[in-house]
Amino acid sequence: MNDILDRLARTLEARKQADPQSSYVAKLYAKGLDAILKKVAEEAAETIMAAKDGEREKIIYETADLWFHSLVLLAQQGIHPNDILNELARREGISGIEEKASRSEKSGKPFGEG
Ligand SMILES: N=c1c2ncn([C@@H]3O[C@H](COP(=O)(O)OP(=O)(O)OP(=O)(O)O)[C@@H](O)[C@H]3O)c2ncn1[C@@H]1O[C@H](COP(=O)(O)O)[C@@H](O)[C@H]1O
Repeated sequence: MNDILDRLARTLEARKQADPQSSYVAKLYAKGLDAILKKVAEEAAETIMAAKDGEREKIIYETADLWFHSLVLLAQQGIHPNDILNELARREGISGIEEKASRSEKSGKPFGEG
């Protein structure tokens, strides 16, 4: 599973030197950050619509588009997918409810009280 993410990350890195005429990814890089962000937002919306429709195959297809464009964003920002996997691994076993409670405890403290 990590192999495909790693191979794709290498391809996305290599596309930084590619010709936008022959590479979709190079074309996105050339258009810049806003164009990449627009694709991420579009694919997120399409994933939401697929889920609302309850169409399994469409959810898989649109989520693949969303993950792909998110990976392009990460590559453009110099972030490897392993950085995200490491963050997920760090969170493993920490309940979201616990984590949120500890966050609001921290932010609820007046300045200077740590
Ligand atoms: N996984 C993907 C991948 N998933 C989706 N897409 C492209 O992402 C685009 C999705 O956009 P839409 O569905 O919105 O279709 P569209 O209307 O044509 O898009 P726009 O022109 O509006 O942006 C399509 O052009 C898809 O072909 C991808 N393009 C490339 N990859 C991977 O990236 C590698 C490098 O690609 P190139 O840079 O093109 O060689 C490929 O070998 C693949 O491994």
